[in-house]
Amino acid sequence: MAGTDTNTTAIEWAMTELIRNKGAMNKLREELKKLPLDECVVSRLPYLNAIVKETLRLHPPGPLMLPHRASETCKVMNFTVPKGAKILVNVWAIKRDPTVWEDDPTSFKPERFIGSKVDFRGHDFEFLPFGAGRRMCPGVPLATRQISLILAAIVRNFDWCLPDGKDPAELDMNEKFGFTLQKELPLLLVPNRCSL
Ligand code: HEM
Repeated sequence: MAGTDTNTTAIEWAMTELIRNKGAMNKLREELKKLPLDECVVSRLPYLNAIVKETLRLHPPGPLMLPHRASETCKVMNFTVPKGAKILVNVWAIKRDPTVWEDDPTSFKPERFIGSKVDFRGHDFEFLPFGAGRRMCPGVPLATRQISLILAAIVRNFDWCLPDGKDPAELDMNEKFGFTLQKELPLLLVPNRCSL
């Protein structure tokens, strides 16, 4: 899977959600104001981290993780998984499951991660953007730092808007299913230098 498509997809979805959610964008800009931006600082910013998590929840770049193979026959709930079966875990569906994510699971609400212990380190099975166990993504530290730092830099240094005064509510949110879950129509934004 590795780190180019996955990171850029996450940043594109994060910006898409922020353009549609002005409140979240403003809150993030408040948090970023007057701070020197480096990788140590960004890893300690609660709202930025919540935005990264919420983006990876709603738009996991690896929606089915990577294929695994059952090394032994086993039972999962009422299903028998035979030895040798190829297993795809639909983390996209798990992360939108209303029995797990009770507060409006299809909406972008970074606040759900504020004060929450749910993390992407592979221990919270309702939230597995990087998988879990022995074959979990080894790129987590790099990916999370890169996404946070790039997102913080572009939000802090520019005001972003849609071209031709387009209404953010009309933004196309369709996903293009593939190895990574990209936006079907690439996000096109206009930057204006800002004075934060
Ligand atoms: C947002 C960014 C990323 C996401 C969402 C992501 C997600 C994933 C997922 C879901 C898997 C499969 C885990 C499993 O099936 O159990 C995986 C595997 C992997 N990822 Fe990432 N990844 C990201 C960034 C990166 C980066 C930056 C690197 C390297 C610099 C990387 C390197 C790898 C490698 C080598 C594997 C295969 C591990 C194995 O099979 O043992 N990933 N990633």
